[in-house]
Amino acid sequence: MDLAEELATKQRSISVAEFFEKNKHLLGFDSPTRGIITTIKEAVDNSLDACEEAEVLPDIYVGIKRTEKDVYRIIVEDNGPGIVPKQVPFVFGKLLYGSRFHQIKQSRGQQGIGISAAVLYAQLTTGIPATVISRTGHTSKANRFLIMIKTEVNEPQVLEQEEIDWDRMHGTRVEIEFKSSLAAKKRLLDYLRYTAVVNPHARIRADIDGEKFNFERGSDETIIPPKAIAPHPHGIEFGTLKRMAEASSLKLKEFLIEGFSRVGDKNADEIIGMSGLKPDRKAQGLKTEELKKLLDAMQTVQVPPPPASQCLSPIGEDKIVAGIDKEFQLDFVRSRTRKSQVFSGHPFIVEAAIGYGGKLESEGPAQILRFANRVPLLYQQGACLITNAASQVNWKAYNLSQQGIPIGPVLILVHVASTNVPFTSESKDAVAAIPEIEKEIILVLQELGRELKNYISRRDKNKQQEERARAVCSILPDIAEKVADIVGKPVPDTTSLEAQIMRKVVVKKKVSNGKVLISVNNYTKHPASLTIYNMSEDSASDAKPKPDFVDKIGDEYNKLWKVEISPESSWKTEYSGNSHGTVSVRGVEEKLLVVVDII
Ligand SMILES: Nc1ncnc2c1ncn2[C@@H]1O[C@H](COP(=O)(O)OP(=O)(O)OP(=O)(O)O)[C@@H](O)[C@H]1O
Repeated sequence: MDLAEELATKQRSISVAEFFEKNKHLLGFDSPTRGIITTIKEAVDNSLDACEEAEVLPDIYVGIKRTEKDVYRIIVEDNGPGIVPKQVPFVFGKLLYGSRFHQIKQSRGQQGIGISAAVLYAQLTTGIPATVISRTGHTSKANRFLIMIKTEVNEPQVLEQEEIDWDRMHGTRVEIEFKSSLAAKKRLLDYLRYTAVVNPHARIRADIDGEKFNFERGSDETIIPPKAIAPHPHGIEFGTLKRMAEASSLKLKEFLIEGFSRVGDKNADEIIGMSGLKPDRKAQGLKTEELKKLLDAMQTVQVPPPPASQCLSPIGEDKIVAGIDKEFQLDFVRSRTRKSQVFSGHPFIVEAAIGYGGKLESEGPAQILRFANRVPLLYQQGACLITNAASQVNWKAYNLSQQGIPIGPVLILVHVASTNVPFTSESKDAVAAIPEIEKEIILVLQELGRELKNYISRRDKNKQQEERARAVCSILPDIAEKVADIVGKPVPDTTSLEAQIMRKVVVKKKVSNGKVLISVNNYTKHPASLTIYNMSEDSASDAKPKPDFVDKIGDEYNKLWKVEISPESSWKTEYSGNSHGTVSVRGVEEKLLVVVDII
């Protein structure tokens, strides 16, 4: 037989499920250990996306249970809007089925592969179907499904479906069982922790083979869900334009205005004029050559950038700082959200934070936290644009040593938010090298680097001053004693002088002529807040200042005064009674508590 004919007998189409069954590494299932993280990541991403769309504060449960020697059951449950029963088999049992692929807006999920790939991986390694429970909030019961994927045709197979009672009013629970190990537990915890940092509105509880972890909310504000926008004329490609034109019944001008973002009356006329096409032509039926001319004109005519504020949802400077403060306790944190920019017609925003000190390792390389559309990126750090851009910054200019990335107790967080995050592969591990994004990352890190430099030099200066002051103070009492001896006078009290040198606040209480005199000297460079409490209602043992004490008694009844004392100034008062009338001076003196805070 002729070879071509022989080959022809073997040629057949491959279903996408078969393809990914063989190429599971492309979807982040390259090893059993990684499989567990990928599955949780995909399911949690879906939960967060769904809650965001429904504008509810996410309450997510993640469970991992070992069921056999090397088999683990992974459970992810959310309080999102749920999935209508008709759709459940497709969401979990068909690859490339999802709601986000055709929408131009920031979302964690894009391709409609994520969770079905996990179902595929489970049936490949254990043959166990996925269990899905979902309730939409309109129904009194939830639906429970057992689902598998018919790989040869990439279609769902429902093994069981029943109505059940479920204590969640709405939401989705998925259980997937596959061969794995908990070798990557640390990375998994990192994933959950970093997810909590950039989603401070989410509450995540986890039970990892019996060990419980809680990531509480840092904010009770729901995120305003990003809205989908039409494609931008500068970001459109020939194939998409052709498909859109063929599906349209509009005339060219309306087609441009309605089909694309930021195209108005004026620039639609300009595009049509430049393309040389007649304005009364319909979009449908344009020939290939005509479409090419139209595309050229669309990409040449000036059109304002896409409306990023609608379709993107950056985390925001305050929330990033709050998220970092919640999960890492550092000495310094600053964050910046840049203005939106565009690459190939896709809007994007870069935001970043820099943290310093605290419990960060002081010797090793900086810790880099990479995020894309609020999802932590855990693998392929070296191949990611974020790492690369961070290495291009001249950190030495900000007093940090560097080997590519900075060395020392530094934390760098970078978040890229876009309607189309350019990942290097379907497993969404690393951001691809797009010059426009690279430039924004470098700029934001330089800006934060300058702030860190200011902080470090201020801190070093303060430390130096303090050391000098301490040295002077240590010899002051000796000098006072010697001078007193020489001039034959009593040894003076040097405490005020020491306080002045050490830049402290000095409070003095004195009883004289039936009155309590309180004087305060603020030698610091910051305002000091002084609160005086009347302790006469409390027992004597309670009247000792303890760290938690001030809050406990800080009601209006006990509070006598609160004053602010400006930097490097003093304040005096005298006191002779309380709100009940006159009390014995000695008694009052013992029961006046003076608390000073440097603001
Ligand atoms: N927990 C959930 N609650 C509500 N809808 C969900 C949930 N999980 C998945 N979905 C729906 O199922 C679709 C498919 O999910 P899937 O994880 O396969 O892909 P995706 O998240 O859209 O994209 P990607 O492949 O990039 O992760 C989603 O687009 C969403 O509409």
